[in-house]
Amino acid sequence: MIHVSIRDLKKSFGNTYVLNGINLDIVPGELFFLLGPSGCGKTTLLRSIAGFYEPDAGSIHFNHKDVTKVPAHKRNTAMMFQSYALWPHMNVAHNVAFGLEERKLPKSEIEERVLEALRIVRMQDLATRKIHELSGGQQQRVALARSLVVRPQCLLLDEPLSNLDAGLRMDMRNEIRRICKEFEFTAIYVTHDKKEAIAVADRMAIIEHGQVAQVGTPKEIYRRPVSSSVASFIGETNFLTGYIEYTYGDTALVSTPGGDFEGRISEMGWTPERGEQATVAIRPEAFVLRDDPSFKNTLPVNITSSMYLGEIAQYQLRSKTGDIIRVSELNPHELRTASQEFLYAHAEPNDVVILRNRSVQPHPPVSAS
Ligand SMILES: Nc1ncnc2c1ncn2[C@@H]1O[C@H](COP(=O)(O)OP(=O)(O)OP(=O)(O)O)[C@@H](O)[C@H]1O
Repeated sequence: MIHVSIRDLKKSFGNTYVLNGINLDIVPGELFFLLGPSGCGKTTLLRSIAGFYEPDAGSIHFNHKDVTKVPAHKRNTAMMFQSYALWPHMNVAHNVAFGLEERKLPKSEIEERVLEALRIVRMQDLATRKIHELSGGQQQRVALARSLVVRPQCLLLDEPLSNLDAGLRMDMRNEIRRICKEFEFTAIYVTHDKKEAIAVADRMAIIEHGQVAQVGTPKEIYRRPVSSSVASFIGETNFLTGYIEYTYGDTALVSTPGGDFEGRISEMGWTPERGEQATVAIRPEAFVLRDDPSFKNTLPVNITSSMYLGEIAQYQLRSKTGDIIRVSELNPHELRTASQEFLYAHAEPNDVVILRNRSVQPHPPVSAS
C-alpha cells in the first residue's frame, strides 16, 4: 500500500496546459476516483502518475519517495486501460504471464504468480481457455489479472469498464471494489460515469480545466458541492440566485425573488456577508410539493409538465418569477398534472446548499509560455 502525493503538477501539450497545478493526496489502500468533464485532464493525470508522461513542473511522491522522474517500468504501478488489448492467440494464463516473462522471472515464480492473480479475479478454472472463447466480463477479469500479476503498489484504472454493457459494468465495479479492499491496493480510477464513481469510490476528485475543483467522499460532493459547476456535474440541480440575509454558524438565509431559503454554506472558511450575492442549489429529489403555503423554505410554483416513470414522478415547474424548477418525487401515489394553480415546493435546510457567487469564467486554453 502506498501514499500518493501530488504537488503543483503541471503538464502541457504544445502551448496549452492540460494539468494546471494539481494537488492531491491519496492515502494507502484508498479507492480514489478522478472525475470530470471530457478533456479536463483525467487521463493525462493518471498517465503522469504511471510515469508515461513527465510533468513540466511539480512532483509526485510514492510513500515520500520522489518518483517524478522515475520511468514507468520502475514505478511499480500497473495500469489497466479502456481497451484491454489482450492477445487473442494466447490462452488466459499466457496473457497474464506475458509481463512477467518479459521481465525474465523464473518459470516457477511466474506460474505461482499467474495462479495467484487468476484466483484473485476468480478465473483459475479458465486458465487454458483462448481469449476469443471468453465473454466480455471474463476478458475484463483477465485484463485485471494481468495488472495484478506484477504485484503493483498502486493500481491505475482508466475507464476500465467502458466496453461492457450495463449489467456487467455493475458486476465488475463491485468486483473491482472487492479486490481493491480485500488486497488493500491503493487504486486510482478514471471514469466519466458519475454513478460508478458514487457507488464505488472511497473518495473522489472533481477535475475542471486541469485543476482540482473539489475532493471528498461521494456523499460530501453530492450533498455539499463547493460550486455550481461541481453541483451540476455530479447530478441534476436547481439554482436560484439571491442575496444573503443572515448567517449563523455554517447556515445562511438567502432571499431570492421567489422566496427565502435557509441552507448550509458550501465552503469552509467562507463567511457570507449580508447583502452578498449567493446561489441556492437544491437537488430535484430534495423538493417536496405541498398544497400548504405555511412552510418556510418554500417557492410558489405551478406545474408546466409532469411524467410518471414508475418509481419516480418528474415535474417541471415554473416559479412566480419565471424560474424553471425540476422536482423528482419518489414512490409517487398519484401524478399531479399541469395546472395554473400554485403549489409550494419545499426543501429542508439540510438539503439546501448556499454557494458563493463567483464570476463564471469561460474556459480559454491556458498558455504554457
Ligand atoms: N498526447 C497528447 N498530445 C496533445 N494533446 C493531448 C495529448 N493527450 C491529451 N491531450 C489533450 O489534453 C486534453 C486532456 O486530455 P485527457 O485525455 O487527459 O482528458 P480526459 O479528462 O481524460 O478526457 P476524456 O474524459 O474525454 O477521456 C485534451 O484536450 C486532449 O486533446
